[in-house]
Amino acid sequence: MTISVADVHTALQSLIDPNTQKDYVSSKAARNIKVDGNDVSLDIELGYPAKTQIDAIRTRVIAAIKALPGAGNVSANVYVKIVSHTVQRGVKLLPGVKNIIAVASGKGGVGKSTTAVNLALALAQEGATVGLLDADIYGPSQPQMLGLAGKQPESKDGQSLEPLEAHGIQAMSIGFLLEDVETPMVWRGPMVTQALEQLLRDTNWRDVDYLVIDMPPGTGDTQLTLSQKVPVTGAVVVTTPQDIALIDARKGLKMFEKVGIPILGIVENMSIHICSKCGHEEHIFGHGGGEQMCKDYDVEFLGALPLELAIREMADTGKPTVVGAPDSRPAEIYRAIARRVAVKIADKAKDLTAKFPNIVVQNT
Ligand SMILES: Nc1ncnc2c1ncn2[C@@H]1O[C@H](COP(=O)(O)OP(=O)(O)OP(=O)(O)O)[C@@H](O)[C@H]1O
Repeated sequence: MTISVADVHTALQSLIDPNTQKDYVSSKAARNIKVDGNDVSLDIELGYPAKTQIDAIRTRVIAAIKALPGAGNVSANVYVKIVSHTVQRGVKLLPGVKNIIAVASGKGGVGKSTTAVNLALALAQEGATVGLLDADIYGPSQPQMLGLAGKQPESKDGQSLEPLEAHGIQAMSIGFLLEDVETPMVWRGPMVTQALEQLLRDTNWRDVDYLVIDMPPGTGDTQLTLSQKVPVTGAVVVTTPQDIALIDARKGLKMFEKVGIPILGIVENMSIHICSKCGHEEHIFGHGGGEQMCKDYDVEFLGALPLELAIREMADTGKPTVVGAPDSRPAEIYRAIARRVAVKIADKAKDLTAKFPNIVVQNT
């Protein structure tokens, strides 16, 4: 029995990608299928970074095709290609940056910066080129979380800035440019947005697949103006389960909706407390609020992080959980969130092109 391309399609249609939840034919990931006698070769193009999963995906694809009666040698080249996606209308794109993810929160102190840095590091761990812009002008904490406190960015031409690097990601923060991060900044709104836009655009981002922006907390004028001026692909809203945080997170959702930025999903931080001594789990701040909000607003619940002493300790010492304890459960949760975010971004382009009307020119 000889094998046909249609047989290969059938085999691939029965395989669901663990991240997109789609099969490799309908998602158009399978390409270049070549059948030579009973030998098969093909490419699988993933639109999201998946370094830790490529081997497993390749093994499953090969096994599915090898199961076809009479199959000979099978080779699958699984690779990642991250492309640029659309942003709000009329906003200028950023050279050297393919996609921007804004990490925001309705109120301060919910763990937005901790989530942003771990999300950035998790995307990098999955093989993406990542940048992190600390736009939290009222409390720039990324220099400390990345172990870069006291360092200053260089400028080669006296005009633009080279991002600093830590744990394999590029980073820029207003904190690098301030003499004393302890003193609160007394800036008016327009000054803040202007400074941040400049910091964003005057940094020489180098071929970044995802630029994660740690936004200033809240939903005031500054945040709104930033959301209108920065070319954002999608936003992640961080909340804790308390009612008061959830009310503010809803305001965050509405703000992004207003300026036409899609919500990639919600992260619930400090979801449960796990006692570091006995392992007992407790819902200190309430239970199920984040998930309920996602249902009400039809947005995705990206994941929940526990309130854990180690998460704070590692962030404080410049080695956030994803790099400080890569095998821990929270690191796994951050990576799963990162993959969900990347898959949602990859899906976005397809959604848009699918909506594009077919234009047929008729010669009469
Ligand atoms: N899941 C967690 N478990 C334990 N501590 C956490 C967790 N998430 C964040 N923290 C700690 O809580 C504090 C506030 O977190 P973070 O700075 O990320 O919040 P934020 O929302 O960015 O705050 P701000 O609005 O002030 O910028 C930090 O000390 C951080 O280490």
